[in-house]
Amino acid sequence: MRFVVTGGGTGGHIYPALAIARGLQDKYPGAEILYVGKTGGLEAGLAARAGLPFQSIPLAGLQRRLAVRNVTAVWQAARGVVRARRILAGFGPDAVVGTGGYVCGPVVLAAALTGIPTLIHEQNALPGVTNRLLSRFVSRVAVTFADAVRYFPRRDRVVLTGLPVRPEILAFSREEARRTLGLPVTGKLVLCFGGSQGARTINGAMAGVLPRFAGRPGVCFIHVTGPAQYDSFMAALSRSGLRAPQSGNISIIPYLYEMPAALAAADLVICRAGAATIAELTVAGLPSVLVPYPHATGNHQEFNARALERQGAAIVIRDAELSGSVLATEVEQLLADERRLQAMAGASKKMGRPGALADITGLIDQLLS
Ligand SMILES: CC(=O)N[C@H]1[C@@H](OP(=O)(O)OP(=O)(O)OC[C@H]2O[C@@H](n3ccc(=O)[nH]c3=O)[C@H](O)[C@@H]2O)O[C@H](CO)[C@@H](O)[C@@H]1O
Repeated sequence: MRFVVTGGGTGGHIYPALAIARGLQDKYPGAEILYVGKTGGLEAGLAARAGLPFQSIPLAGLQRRLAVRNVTAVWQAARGVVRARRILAGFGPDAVVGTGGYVCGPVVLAAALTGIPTLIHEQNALPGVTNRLLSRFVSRVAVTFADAVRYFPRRDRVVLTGLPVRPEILAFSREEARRTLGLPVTGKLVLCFGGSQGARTINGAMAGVLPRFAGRPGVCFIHVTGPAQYDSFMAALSRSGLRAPQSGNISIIPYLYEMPAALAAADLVICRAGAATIAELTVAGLPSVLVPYPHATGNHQEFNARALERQGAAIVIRDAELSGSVLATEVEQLLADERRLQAMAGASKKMGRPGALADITGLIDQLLS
C-alpha cells in the first residue's frame, strides 16, 4: 500500500498528519508513506524526524484581506497543483490524506481530480479555509467536533472521528502518574499551561492566583509558564512573596515534558483551547477552565472552547476578561464543589474520542475497497 499525507504550517496541522501516518503503518505493515509539505515549512523537519520521505511544493500563504500578494499566491497554488500531480503520478498512492494548511490544497485537489481516494481531517470547531474549499472535492471529511459539521456543504461525506492524540496520554493510572511526578496520592492537583509557547495573560493571572493557594493543605499546583516567559514570571511572582520554583504545594516549570502523566494526575486544568490540548483533555476526562487564544485564525480557539462549555465540560473565560481575582474565584468555587467537578469530568470524558486514530484509518480503509 502507498499513501501520501500532507498538512503544514503549524504543529497543529502537522502532528495529526504524522499520527495518521503512524496509524497507517501499523494497519498496513510495509506500507510506503510520502509526506508532501510546503518548501521551507516546519513539516520538512518533523517528517524527517518521524522517518518519512518528504517532497515539497513551493507556495505562498493567502492573505485574509485583498492584497497584491494574493495574485502571486493564487498563481503559485495553480503551479502547486501541477507540481502535486507530478509527485502523485510518480509515487502512485492508493489514497491521499490532508490535515489542513495551505499546502494541503494543491495536493488533495490534484489527487481528487485524478480520481485518487482522498480524506481530509479538520482539527478545529471552526474549520480552516483550505479544508472548507477542499471538502467539495474529497471522498471523506473527518472532523474533531460535531460543531464543525455544519460548515461543510456535503454533510453526507463528513464523519465525526475526533483528533488522534499521542498514545502515551492514556498510558498512566492516576496513582502511577502521581508517583512519577513525585506528588501526594491524595488531594487535588490543578494543572495550568498555555499552548506549547505558554500564554502571557494566563501567566499574569496565575501570578495572582498562586500566592492565594500557597501552603494550603489538600491542593497542589503545577504551573507551566512557557520557556520564554519563565524568568519574567518568576520575577513577577517574587514580588508577591513566592520565590522558589518548588515551594510546598506549588511547582513552576518552563515546559512540561511529562504532559501525559500530568494529565492523568490532574483534577482540574487551566489552559488555552488549541485542538490538540482539547482532544487530550477530553480523552483524559478532565474538567477545565479554558482561556481561548484570541488571535488564532478566525478566533477558532473560542469555537473549540465553547463546544466544551456547551456540553458542561469546561468553563470559558475570555482572554480580555481574565485576571488573577476572576481566575482565583473560579478555581476556589470549583475545588469546593466536588459534584460539579465530577459532572464536568463526566461531560469531558463523553466528548473524548480515544478511538479517533482507528476511526480515521478505518475510513481510509473503506475508501480503498
Ligand atoms: C496559537 C494557535 O493558533 N494554535 C493553534 C495550533 O495549536 P498548537 O499545536 O500550537 O497547540 P495545541 O493546543 O493544539 O497543542 C499543544 C500541544 O503541546 C503540548 N504541550 C503544551 C505545553 C507543555 O508544556 N507541554 C506540552 O506537551 C500539549 O499537550 C498539546 O499536545 O493548531 C491547532 C490545530 O489547528 C489549533 O487548534 C490551535 O489554535
